[in-house]
Amino acid sequence: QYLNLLTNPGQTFLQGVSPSNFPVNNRGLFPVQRRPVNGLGYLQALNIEELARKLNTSFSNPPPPLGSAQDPATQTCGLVPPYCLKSRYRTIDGSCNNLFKPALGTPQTPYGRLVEYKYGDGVSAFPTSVSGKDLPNARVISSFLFPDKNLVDPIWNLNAQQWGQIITHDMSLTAGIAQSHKDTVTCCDDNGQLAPDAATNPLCAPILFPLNDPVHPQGPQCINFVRTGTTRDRGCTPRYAPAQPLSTVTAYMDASFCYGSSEGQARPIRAFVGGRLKTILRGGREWPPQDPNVTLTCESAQSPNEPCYLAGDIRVNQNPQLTILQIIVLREHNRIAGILSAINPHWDDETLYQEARRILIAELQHINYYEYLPIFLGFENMVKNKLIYPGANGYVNDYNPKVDPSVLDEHATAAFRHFHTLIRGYLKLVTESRHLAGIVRLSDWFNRPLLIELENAFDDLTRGLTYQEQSFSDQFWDSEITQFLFKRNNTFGGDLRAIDIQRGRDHGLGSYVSTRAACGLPVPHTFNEMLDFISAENVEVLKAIYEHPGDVDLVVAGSLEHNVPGAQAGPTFLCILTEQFYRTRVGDRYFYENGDPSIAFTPSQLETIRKGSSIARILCDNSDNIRHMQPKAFQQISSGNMPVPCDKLPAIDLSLWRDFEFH
Ligand code: HEM
Ligand SMILES: [Ca+2]
Repeated sequence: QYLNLLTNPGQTFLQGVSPSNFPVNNRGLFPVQRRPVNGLGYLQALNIEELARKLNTSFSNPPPPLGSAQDPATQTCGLVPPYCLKSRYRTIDGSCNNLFKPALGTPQTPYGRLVEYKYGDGVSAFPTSVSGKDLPNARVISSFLFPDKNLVDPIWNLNAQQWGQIITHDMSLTAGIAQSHKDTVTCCDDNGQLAPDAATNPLCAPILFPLNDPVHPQGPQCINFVRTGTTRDRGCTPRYAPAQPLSTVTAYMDASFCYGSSEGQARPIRAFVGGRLKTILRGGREWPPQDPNVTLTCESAQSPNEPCYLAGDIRVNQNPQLTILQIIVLREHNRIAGILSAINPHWDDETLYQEARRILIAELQHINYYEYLPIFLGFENMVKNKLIYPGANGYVNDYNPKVDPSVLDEHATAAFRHFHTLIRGYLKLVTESRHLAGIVRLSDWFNRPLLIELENAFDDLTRGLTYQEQSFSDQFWDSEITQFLFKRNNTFGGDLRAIDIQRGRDHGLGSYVSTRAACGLPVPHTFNEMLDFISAENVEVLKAIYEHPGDVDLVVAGSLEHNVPGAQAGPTFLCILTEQFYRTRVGDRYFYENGDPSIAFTPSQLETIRKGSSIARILCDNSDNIRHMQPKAFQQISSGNMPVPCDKLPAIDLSLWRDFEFH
């Protein structure tokens, strides 16, 4: 059952389909495999020098010897062993999901691309204006175009916002960036002062506050900003090729935020009994294990004994609502493992772990595609573009190994970050009778999960998620994240919008104009031609800030577009999001609806996953003591969506996993 892809690349194994006669992607939004230079991501080479010779090039830095101490799984240039075991279960790092290109979607490989890299020097420098001058300051753009105005969504609740972050953390994480606790590189210190080597350290691109900053006129000089690790830093890019930013988690929707993206992350959080993930019991409730390095991971903790969790994703402690959802998912795994173990007492720990993991991933994929994504991408848009098959009976066999499941940089660094706009700065705590029990300020609780273990806070915050409105999807951003991000004990903090803009430049994202072109949308040649999607008022500001229409950042203008009716983003971001979630589904051999007999659920198991998976039920089953929940738990409570007793909500029938062959 071993497949040697290196010596026998044309070997067929997917029911008579060979690489040359794969069905072509006929969806039409984009031809598949559009990403340009793809690093070494999926070249199955054993030897990097031999590869260099083949490519007739040299490498900017000598690569670390494969298998050496400097070459833990983190520095493999996307090279993976050439053998793939065709397993019923996903690997932890996503390798061998694609049997032809086993490294696709694995950690430490580049983000995908729709548009060519745009670097100032063609290789890695920050992009400049068409005129050669610097682009406008990211903080200035944030202040002018993304102010705070608390307009709330009339339908969707904060749980919809928060679940988006869970999906994000499943799909990508910029290499070398902490994204929650303090970065290891200081380009701008805790007091907002530039580090002495900020100008010379190639990893530094601090965001400067202008002298007349509206909020901090005499305050800090800068916000720390460390550049993302790239193929170039790792010696994996030919000398004159553009640096490709790397992502460090599996791109697949495989709950890697819960299980980890490498064996090194997965093992310490497994219990190795009963298929369970490790938990600590406190106050009769299950919590994730303690992170051994509290002072680094939870820098806001006041003592090393405060809760600070270890999970599959390093961002787990970043904000209380995120941590709650991580814990809900972790408990769901253990709940499933417990039931499987009761009905199949002969299954060993490994089988229980893998089977529970497989069911949990299916459940999350179902919730993501049928409950969450239609809110943001639009139900009809998703049906039209074959992202979902509502009412499908039986398998949906649209897996296509030619579709690249990598997360597009345009998605992770621009389009999906637009949903930072949904964040609310104050979080409600709500009782079982849906009365307000309290309110907490977000910036007081970054990286400090202590809050959720206090009294009833876990349940009260969870009800708050489903009770409170999310912010409207627009250009207004909450000042908790534009003035006080990770403020710690300071009076000021970072600006997430400015960071998003800076990150887009750091990654050399194509411009707004080029991305519209790639999406097949009308290409604006002047500022006024942007009026088709952006209001006159905003176009005036763009004109005032940018020198040239071709300079306009995708991150910025994409977020200014009017929402497409039925969706929560404008046409350019919607194009990117649609393309991404098409790839994430069709490029995943293990997608839960796939009928490939070596991995498929039985028809009745698939049916119960479809009928019994819901965000409402998961919250009910894994909170401490929540007894009622509205059936549509991404929607606010309304006359058509009143809370019902938890046991009235549909559930997955796990008895269908009883192993009859053995009995
Ligand atoms: C309170 C909630 C949130 C906070 C504090 C937060 C904060 C952050 C921070 C600090 C980063 C890294 C910035 C950088 O250095 O480049 C980030 C990245 C990102 N965020 Fe959020 N975020 C939140 C919620 C969300 C939500 C709701 C979504 C989407 C629905 C989202 C989508 C993303 C994406 C796609 C990235 C890039 C991931 C990557 O590839 O590394 N975030 N966020
Ligand atoms: Ca993943």
